[in-house]
Amino acid sequence: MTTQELVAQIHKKQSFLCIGLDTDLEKIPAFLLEEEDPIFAFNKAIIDATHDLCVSYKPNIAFYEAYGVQGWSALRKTIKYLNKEYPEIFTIADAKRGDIGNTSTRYAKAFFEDLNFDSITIAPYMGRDSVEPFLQFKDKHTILLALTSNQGAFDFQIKKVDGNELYKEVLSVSTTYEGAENLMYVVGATKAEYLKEIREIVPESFLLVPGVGAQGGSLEDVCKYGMTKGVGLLINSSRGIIYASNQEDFASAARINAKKLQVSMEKELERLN
Ligand SMILES: O=C(O)c1cc(=O)[nH]c(=O)n1[C@@H]1O[C@H](COP(=O)(O)O)[C@@H](O)[C@H]1O
Repeated sequence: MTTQELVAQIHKKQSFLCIGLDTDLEKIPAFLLEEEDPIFAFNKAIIDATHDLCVSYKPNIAFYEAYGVQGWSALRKTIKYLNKEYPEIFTIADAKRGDIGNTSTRYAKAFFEDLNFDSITIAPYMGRDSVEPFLQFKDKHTILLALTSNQGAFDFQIKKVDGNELYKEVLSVSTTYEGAENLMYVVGATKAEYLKEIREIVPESFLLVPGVGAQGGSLEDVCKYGMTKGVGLLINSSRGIIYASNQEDFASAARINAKKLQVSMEKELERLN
C-alpha cells in the first residue's frame, strides 16, 4: 500500500487508529476456547466489529509465536482474512526484527511476500545493512523503533552519542539509508513531550504511536506535537480495545472503545482543515 492510499483512507474514515491484535488465550472470552481456532475466531470477530473505525491492524507476532504452529496458522489466517475482506486496511507485522543483511532479507520475504503484510516493525540496533534489505520492497513500509513507550527506553535511547541522543541519531542517520522513503518510526505515546524535536528531524514521516490506553499516553498530546499536514500519525491501542469485555459482548465492547478513540481523532483531524 502506498502512503497516499493510507492518507486517503484516514480522511475517508476520519480515523488514524491502529488496533493491536495482541491476542492472548488467557484473556479472550472462555467460550471461544471451544472453537477450532480460538485465536482466529477472536481476531475475526474484533476485525468485523471495528474495521470501519480504524485504518490499520497490528498483530504482535510474539502472541502468535507463543502458541507454536497453531499460533502461526492463526496469524496466517488473520492476515489472509484482512487482505481479502478489507484490502484498504494497512497491516503491520509487529515483529521487531533486524539482523545481518542476508538474514534481514529472509525476514522481509517472510513478512512482505509470504504473509503479505504492508509493513513491519524493525529494531535499528544493527544499523544500515540490517535495515536496508527491508527498504527495497516496493510499497512496503519499515517502521523503525526510535523512542519506545517503555521505561527501558531511558536505558539507551536518550543517552548521548557524539553529543546527540541515540534516538535522534537513529532518526537522522536512517534518513540517509537507500530506500529511506519507505521508513516510518515508532514513538511511544508516553513520550509525547519529545515529539516537537522529533518533528524537526523527520517533519513528514509517519509515526506509529503505541501507548495510549493501557500504558497511559494521551492522544491529545501526541496530536498536538506529532500531527503533520499529511496527518503523519497512526495511533495504536491493543488491550484497551480488544479486551474491553471478556463476555459474549466482547466484539461490541471493543467497538465502543474504538469508537471513542475515533471520535477524538475526528476532532483532531478537523484542525487540519
Ligand atoms: O512497536 C510497537 O508496536 C511498540 C513499541 C513501543 O514502544 N511500545 C509498545 O507498546 N509497542 C507495542 O504496542 C502494543 C501496545 O499495547 P497496549 O499497551 O495494550 O495498547 C504492544 O503490542 C507493544 O508490543
